[in-house]
Amino acid sequence: RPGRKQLPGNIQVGVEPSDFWEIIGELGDGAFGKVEKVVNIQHRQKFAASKAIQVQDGEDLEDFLVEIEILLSCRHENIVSLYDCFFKDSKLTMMLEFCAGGAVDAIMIELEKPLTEKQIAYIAKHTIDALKYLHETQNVIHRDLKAGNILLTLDGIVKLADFGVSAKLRDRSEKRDTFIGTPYWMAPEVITCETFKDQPYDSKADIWSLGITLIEMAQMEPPHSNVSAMRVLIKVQKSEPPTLDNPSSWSIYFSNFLEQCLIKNPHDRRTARNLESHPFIKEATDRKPVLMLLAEVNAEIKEE
Ligand SMILES: COc1ccc(Nc2ncnc(-c3cccnc3Nc3cc(NC(=O)c4cccc(C(F)(F)F)c4)ccc3C)n2)cc1
Repeated sequence: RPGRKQLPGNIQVGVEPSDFWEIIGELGDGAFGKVEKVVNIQHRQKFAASKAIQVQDGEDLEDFLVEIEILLSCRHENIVSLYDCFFKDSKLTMMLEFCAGGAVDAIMIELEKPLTEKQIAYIAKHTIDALKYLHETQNVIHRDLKAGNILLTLDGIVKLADFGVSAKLRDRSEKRDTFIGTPYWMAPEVITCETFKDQPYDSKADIWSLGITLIEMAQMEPPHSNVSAMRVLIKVQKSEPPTLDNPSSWSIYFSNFLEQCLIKNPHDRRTARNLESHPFIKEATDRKPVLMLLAEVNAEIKEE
């Protein structure tokens, strides 16, 4: 077939995943299809999250190859890593490192409370590291940053993921015009149709979503969550940048950091590299607050 994409070398074609990985549970059955928890048969302390996709025809494969290319090229402590990839009987299976703490939004739902400022600052610091790496070395825009795409390992390591698979390589401009991402976290320029064409948005869109994600971790919901998804597109456009509901409950550093992320004009908005020297981030080195959070949520799960 013309332009038939060559599979990346790391995909094991014609190999049966169950020869190497054993299913030990289910992680989710949502938009992304079925995802299972698997253990490596040779190394039984190695766990993975396994996503199998039935590939109908060529172009679907093409889309999934973008995800595989991004994951295979990313080598960073704060980005989920791809262990294995199989393609057999037109089924594509991806084995991703398993992050036992789960996603940050699920943790807040489980504990029925938002995160503390120290927990938010620590997660922000490592998310910025991941974004800087994606933007500067991988030329990738995440485009769907939110607490639901930030995972934690049991030893409190932050892992950036993308369950909606909206992350795209920056120079795939023909792809960029597709309307994607979750509206509540979407940067104003991404929503504005007029700039959509002539000034396609760039990695600054992730910085806006980072600001929205920090508010989400502080208040359990992103701003405008009481408004329907369609109406929020207009609301984000028309409104002043969002702020914390009760600024007096938080430090000036936190509010100021949010102001730097939530600047409506992307050209005036900071970059990930620029933000990592902000005092709110620089001082967030302590992993203990997040280890406490994981202990709380594990205690909760044991109780059930
Ligand atoms: C319900 O409780 C839990 C507890 C633990 C976990 N842990 C966990 N750990 C690792 N992955 C997952 C996961 C859950 C549901 C769906 N997919 C998951 N991981 C996954 C992610 C991906 N892709 C990405 O994360 C991805 C895709 C494109 C770009 C990027 C990024 F830009 F971040 F590099 C990341 C591919 C395949 C899989 C199986 N879940 C999940 C739910």
